[in-house]
Amino acid sequence: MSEPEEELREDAAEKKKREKRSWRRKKEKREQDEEEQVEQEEQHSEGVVLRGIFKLGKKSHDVLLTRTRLTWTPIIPETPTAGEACAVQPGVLLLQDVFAVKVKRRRGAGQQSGGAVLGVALFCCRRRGRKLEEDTLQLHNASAEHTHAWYNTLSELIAGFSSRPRYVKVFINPSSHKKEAVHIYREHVAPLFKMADVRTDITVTERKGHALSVMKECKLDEYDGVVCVGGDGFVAELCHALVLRAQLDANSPENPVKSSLPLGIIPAGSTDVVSCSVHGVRDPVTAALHIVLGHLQDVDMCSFSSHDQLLRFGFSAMFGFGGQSLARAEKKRWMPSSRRREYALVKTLARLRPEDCQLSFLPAKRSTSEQADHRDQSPDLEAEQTWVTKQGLYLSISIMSIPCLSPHVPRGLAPNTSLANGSAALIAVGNTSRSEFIKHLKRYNSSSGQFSFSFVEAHTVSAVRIRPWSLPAAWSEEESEEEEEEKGDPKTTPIIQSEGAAFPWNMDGELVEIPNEVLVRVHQRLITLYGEEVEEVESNASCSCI
Ligand SMILES: Nc1ncnc2c1ncn2[C@@H]1O[C@H](COP(=O)(O)OP(=O)(O)OP(=O)(O)O)[C@@H](O)[C@H]1O
Repeated sequence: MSEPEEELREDAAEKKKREKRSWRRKKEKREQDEEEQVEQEEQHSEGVVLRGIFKLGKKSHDVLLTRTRLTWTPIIPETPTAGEACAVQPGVLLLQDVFAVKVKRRRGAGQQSGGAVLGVALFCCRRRGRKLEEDTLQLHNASAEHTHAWYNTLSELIAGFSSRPRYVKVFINPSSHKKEAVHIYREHVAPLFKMADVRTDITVTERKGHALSVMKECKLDEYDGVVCVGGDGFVAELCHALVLRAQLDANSPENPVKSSLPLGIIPAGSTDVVSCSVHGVRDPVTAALHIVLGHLQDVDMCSFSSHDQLLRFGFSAMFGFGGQSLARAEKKRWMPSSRRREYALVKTLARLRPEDCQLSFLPAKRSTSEQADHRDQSPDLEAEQTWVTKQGLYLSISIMSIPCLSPHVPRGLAPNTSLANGSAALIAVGNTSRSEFIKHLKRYNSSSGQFSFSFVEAHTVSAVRIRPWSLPAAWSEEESEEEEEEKGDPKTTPIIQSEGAAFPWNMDGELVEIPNEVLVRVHQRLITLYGEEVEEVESNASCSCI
């Protein structure tokens, strides 16, 4: 190779290196610019929107407002002798926990409007365990201009939380449990809704099915959510109504359709398992605060059908012991509810009787992450799974798409399922002695071990079919005999005739009598409830009757 050729080649190699270095530098610069841009955006979103001096209690504080939080630090020293100001800690309040802002004024007795400005009050929620409690942060500053600037900015930021409802349809069941639903609403919920500027359209129901008929006809698009005040039966009626209405609106007779409106549940029943499962505590204030703060939780539901006829949508169904016990309780409606339930439980245990049936189920195979990609059960995926069929005597069969937490069963009747995993817990209790069955029931009160019996099966399923073999008439006849035996004083004991030949089912606390097979299908995230996923209910209540 000649010298000039070699030089040329070296030049080309050098040029290539230079180009590579320059390309690398440019790449690094570009990456640095991108990082700076992200940082700037982050700073902007967390940037200080307002800064000012307010008194919190008796001490002056430097208060900063960003788009997401309010922080305050004591100003030290406020006076040369204010050494103790150091003891005052800086504080923080997330705007996601604030549901109302008001201008505070000095007003004389009976004065309705006007008055000297005192500052801003922020109404917020504080967590105490599972409970949400109302709290207020007072920021004192006598300048009207300063206060209004803060009030306007805070109101604007809070209005930015899009999941918070502005107008809700409220249903109250005045006959729930101790007939306290109207009082609970007025006392604990209405003041919070008023404070948070949530407008309401209230229906106090007059009969069973009233809420369903209103829901079928009312103009739903006016509302941001629906609220029900009552027990589990009423909750189930409204969940069923919301899904049915969505299905009718979408003209989809075959497939269930997710309701676009979330449901808020104010517990006013005797057990309130749905409320406990999304709030972790049975407390109307916690429930109302979840609503005003717009905490949304998707929840799985089941469809219950018999011979292709939809019976209802709901969360849980119990066949055998659970159904028989509820049927006995319903016949003693005149008794106070807790006595009625204890009576029915003890009586059903005394007359413990298995059902002869065919139990088929479709195991839920997919993992939770896979399920999140497939919101509903498609027929193709289902075809890949195979039905498992068993035949035998069962004391109790329960299917639950939510954990069914309650103060009596803090970890739930179905601790092996969660709110939105697209599957249900199937718990089948085979025939055994009364004492073994009672041992199994008692384990629900403690934290675990209820499934570690040879006669108990627990499966995670996406569908269940139950076909009773014995004639339903057997159940009715036995009940008639029982009624005869129990007829004491005819003045105080109503005579209730056994009706039709059907098996009693407990569907979300409601008695449903079905003469033949029942098919249960799980539908992932079919409804949105105001609340959150919880693992355990705060409670020390225990069931005393067994
Ligand atoms: N005004 C009414 N009178 C009678 N029943 C009603 C009325 N309004 C609603 N209902 C029906 O009462 C049934 C039971 O309601 P709910 O679950 O609120 O009370 P509960 O059975 O006492 O509570 P729990 O199941 O927790 O003991 C529901 O099916 C509901 O449709």
